[in-house]
Amino acid sequence: MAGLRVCVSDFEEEAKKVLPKAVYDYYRSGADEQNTLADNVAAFKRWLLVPRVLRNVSTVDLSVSVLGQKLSMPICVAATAMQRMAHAEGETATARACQAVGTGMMLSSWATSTIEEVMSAMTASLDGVLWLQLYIYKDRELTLSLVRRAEEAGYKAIFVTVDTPYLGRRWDDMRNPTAEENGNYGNDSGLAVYVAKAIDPTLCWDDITWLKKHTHLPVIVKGVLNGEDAVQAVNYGVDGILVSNHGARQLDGVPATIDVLEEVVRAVQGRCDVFMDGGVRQGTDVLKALALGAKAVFIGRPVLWGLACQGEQGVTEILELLKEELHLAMALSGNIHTHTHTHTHTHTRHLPCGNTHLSTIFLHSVCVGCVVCVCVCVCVCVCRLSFCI
Ligand SMILES: Cc1cc2nc3c(=O)[nH]c(=O)nc-3n(C[C@H](O)[C@H](O)[C@H](O)COP(=O)(O)O)c2cc1C
Ligand SMILES: CCCCCCC(=O)C(=O)O
Repeated sequence: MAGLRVCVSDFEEEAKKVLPKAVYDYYRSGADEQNTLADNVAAFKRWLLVPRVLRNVSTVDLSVSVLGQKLSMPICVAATAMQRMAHAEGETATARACQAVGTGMMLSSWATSTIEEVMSAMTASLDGVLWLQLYIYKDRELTLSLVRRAEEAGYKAIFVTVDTPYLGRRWDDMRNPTAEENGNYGNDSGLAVYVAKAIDPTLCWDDITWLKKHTHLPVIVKGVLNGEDAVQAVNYGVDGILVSNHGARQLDGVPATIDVLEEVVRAVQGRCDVFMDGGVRQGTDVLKALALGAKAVFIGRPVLWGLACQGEQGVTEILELLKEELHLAMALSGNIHTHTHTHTHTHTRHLPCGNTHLSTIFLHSVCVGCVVCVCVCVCVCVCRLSFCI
């Protein structure tokens, strides 16, 4: 029987029990030693919220406009491959949950439901926002056929993934039995071989121009981690940047996404919207990302845990949970609009323990240096004391 689910990790615990081990491992794991996987979550905890008070927070408006679409909150669903391994209804259940909550879903190029199926799973009379995540294949006609199908089906944007010229090494997946042996789910070695065969590793900035030439939809680059690439992206005319390390599944040892968000926002100087994903597990994480200049965040694994627990209802619960947490975090920090935290606000980062003034929110960046400094000071004092005595 399902236990009480009050936070994202409760869903993960339950999902772990119901999913076949190889599927859970595939969803959960990161690349190599998984240092970045842990840091994506841990890094949020190094940023502290310093609330403002007496600001009449009786009404909090979480709505936001993302790529021209009004959403009920700045929390959207990131592309995750093969959702039918989590639940029989897979991506169609996720799409319905997003529609129910009023947010947008990015469909993976490697979904287990078709572009058209996912669109028609949603209630026609209600607004629903779908975006297509695109891998650029060696076969450019195949790539463009996906774009055309997305346009025809009514998708609203293309998120082109730029961090996967090859698949990262995910040790758990490599150790687990292959799909061929088990018959019903993917294996990373198999997947890595497929990616090496199918995805175009020659991809470069000119391909962004090529893609933009072939679609009227907004193009967002998914997988930027520094200011230089962000400026390149703007120069190549993208409509948005998704700061992402692919859920730490590609190159281990890269920074946590929340730690590079501010650099990207500063480099972009308001010329396009900046989004982030990676490690978002609580409403306070979302608030921190907004305060650092993200227009909205995307979540990957939490959706898979919701889906595994209870299909559409489980995903709805995950989205509602994060929404409720964000609502409370906004009120408790003295904020009533998400759109007051725009990247156009000037902000500075004071290290090691200064305030970062972002719109109406203050953030403290806690650096490991502080802890070390305090320890050293205490040790020095104690030593001096004992010498004096
Ligand atoms: C199981 C799984 C499958 C994924 N599949 C894709 C994919 O098909 N395309 C893509 O661009 N990103 C993919 N991603 C990365 C996500 O879009 C997103 O960047 C990441 O999951 C965000 O981090 P989080 O899981 O910590 O929220 C996948 C991530 C996971 C965990
Ligand atoms: C062309 C197939 C790529 C599937 C990779 C799925 C993915 O991105 C992942 O992180 O796993």
